[in-house]
Amino acid sequence: MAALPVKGGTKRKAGQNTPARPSGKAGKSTPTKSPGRAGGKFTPTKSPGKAGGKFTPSKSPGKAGGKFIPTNSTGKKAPKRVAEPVEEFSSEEGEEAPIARRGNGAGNTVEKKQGKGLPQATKRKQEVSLDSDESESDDEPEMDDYSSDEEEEELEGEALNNLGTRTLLDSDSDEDDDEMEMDDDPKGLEFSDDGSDSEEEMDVEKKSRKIDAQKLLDEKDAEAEMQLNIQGESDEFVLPTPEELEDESKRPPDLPKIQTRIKEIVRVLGNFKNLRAEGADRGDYTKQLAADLACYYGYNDYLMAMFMQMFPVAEVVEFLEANETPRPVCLRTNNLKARRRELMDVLVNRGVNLAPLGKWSKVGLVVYESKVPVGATPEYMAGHYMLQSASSFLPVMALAPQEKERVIDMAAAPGGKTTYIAALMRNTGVIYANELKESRIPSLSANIQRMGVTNTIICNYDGRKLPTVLGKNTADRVLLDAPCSGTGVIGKDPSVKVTKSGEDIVRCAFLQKELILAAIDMVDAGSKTGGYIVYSTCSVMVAENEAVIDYALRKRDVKVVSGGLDFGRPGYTRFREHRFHPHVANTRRFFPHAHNMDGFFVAKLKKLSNKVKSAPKDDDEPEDSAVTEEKETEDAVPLTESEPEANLSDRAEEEDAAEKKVKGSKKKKQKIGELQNGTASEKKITPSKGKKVAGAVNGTKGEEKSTPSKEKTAEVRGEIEDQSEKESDTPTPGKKKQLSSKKQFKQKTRKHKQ
Ligand SMILES: C[S@@+](CC[C@H](N)C(=O)[O-])C[C@H]1O[C@@H](n2cnc3c(N)ncnc32)[C@H](O)[C@@H]1O
Repeated sequence: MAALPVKGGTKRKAGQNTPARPSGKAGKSTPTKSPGRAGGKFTPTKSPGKAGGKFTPSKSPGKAGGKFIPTNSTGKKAPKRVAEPVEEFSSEEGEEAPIARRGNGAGNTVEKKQGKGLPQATKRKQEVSLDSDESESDDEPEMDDYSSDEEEEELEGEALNNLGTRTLLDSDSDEDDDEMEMDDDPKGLEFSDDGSDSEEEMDVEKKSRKIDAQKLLDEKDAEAEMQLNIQGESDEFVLPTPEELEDESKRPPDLPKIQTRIKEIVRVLGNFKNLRAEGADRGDYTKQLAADLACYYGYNDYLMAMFMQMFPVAEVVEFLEANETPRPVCLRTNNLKARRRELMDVLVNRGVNLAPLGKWSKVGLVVYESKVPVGATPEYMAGHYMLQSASSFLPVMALAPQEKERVIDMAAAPGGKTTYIAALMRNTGVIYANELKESRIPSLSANIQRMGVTNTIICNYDGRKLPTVLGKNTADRVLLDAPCSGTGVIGKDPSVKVTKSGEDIVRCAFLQKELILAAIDMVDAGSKTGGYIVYSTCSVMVAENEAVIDYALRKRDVKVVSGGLDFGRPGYTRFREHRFHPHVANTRRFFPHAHNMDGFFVAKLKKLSNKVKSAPKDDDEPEDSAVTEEKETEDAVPLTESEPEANLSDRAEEEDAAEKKVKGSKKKKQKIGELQNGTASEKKITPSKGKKVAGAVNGTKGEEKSTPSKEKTAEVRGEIEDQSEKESDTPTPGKKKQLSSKKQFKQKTRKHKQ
């Protein structure tokens, strides 16, 4: 990249700006630590050119016209010992990010720093001063003490830096203030003993002069600041030359310098017409910005490039900043065993500082701090609540399962959503909670038991195969909380920043496309109460979300309907070269920086008919097993059919498990349909006998609802047995198919990479 010529004005070299808030480690490189944290977090505070000392990286679309609700919805003071809700959501699109409010000194289960991003931090600071007047009572929790000392210091440091040249003026005016105070002394205004009028007049005149002087100072002060701003706006930032970059690359990253450059580039891009250097194009700046952000926050180049394409530049910084902290700890009241109000009281008495999650949930609670581990209270053990991130509520709310329905949770472990579904169904009907990984079954089973769920059957299958196990067109609703790249939960698992490659995303998407077709195939379009599929991921990647839904729309007779979630952003209908079906806009996206919850995607589909569409297949799309099945045979598609080469985060293990399953098919046969919860013992069903279990399932469904699915379930039972036999008896054709399929996939991946 060529050095950019200077267009008049002061030449300021990259990195020469004083960082708005120099970190304690300024100048020191700490390449081993996550750069996002080393050298102080990046709070893109005051750009030298911005008035008021605040850095407002440009208006993010998500915030336009939104409202900021800093405290609880009623605007009232929170009840004693209970902090105010962490967030409120506006039903408007593009609302202002709700600000998390924390209790003081979070306990071990409660995150300490959330929403460190500048806008939040700044607003929190404002809240502190407002709230501190309110919370006077000693035994009330200090709800406003949500900034750690370090944060407070940082903010103060920031404020000091922002004052810049004003400091001198301020010190003058401070003195003046002192004098004024003396003058303001009421005693000074009292009549003196001699009570002369002229003295009194002099006093008034003196006071008036002081006021004038103060006014003058204020004006000067404002003028100076304005000049500073004008100068800042016209200052030209110069991108580093290739030589400078080369030089930089030989040394450990200079984080304060990179931080400054990020701010500068964001500033230039925010006012490109006026601030661009002559001859420089947007691409030069964005390229440097991507490199700097990747270095500063510690991401691989692929992810950073994706994020840069998803958000406007200023918003990328907000998103990355939000990823630096985990979201608030939340819990869901288990209405099968407890009521929220009572649970709150009990937990408050145990020293848990918590509050209702928001108007949108009747069962959620957010924990600010706790003196006890919230995952080990007697109430937790007794199944009165589930520890669950706020975003995890959403897919189940969208699914809206009804009593007595037949529901399938295709990827269920550890059961957060299964147990919520069961609660909404009041333990009626039947839920099939499926999980591929055998190692995750115990946690699923334990949660189901702890929560008192008695309508659930645990299965251990590859979800892609479930239609052949549970039957096609037999379920009222299916939840597919798909395995994904986890790019929405970087705050929880920062390793994602470097471990997820483009190839991983392609693999995830490939599997997700197979799974969603299986999910749709299991739903009965003719269901009287349902006919819905909910697809969700904790990924923010378009390839794993909108592209999967678009694929489903092309392959099956479904439409995207509203999930009834009145917040969140609409899914992308255009992304890079992609143009998705307009209905994809009905899907919902949730972001850490915008909604203070994990990055999440939720789509609700309504199955219109049980038809399979014969849409052409794209290169990076899996074979439609239903089509293959129809063409080739009536039998189930082998497990490995069209399977992408294993290598998702968990894929190696999953495949091992799948292989073990094939080998140990006898053992597996026994396990099929095994009831691993209260239902088994209550109904006196021998858990190890697949037939009996399936019979019981059939009975459950049949008793409550007489639909064709009754017979289908019986067929399914047969399929369960047949299938397990097929797996063990005929491995060779499957293997052959697997090999050719793997080969195909490798070719596709290569092509995609190119
Ligand atoms: C996002 S997690 C599910 C979380 C769960 N729904 C909850 O709320 O607790 C995805 C799960 O899918 C499982 N999984 C991965 N591949 C699968 C497949 N092919 N079929 C079914 N489950 C699979 C993973 O082991 C993981 O437990």
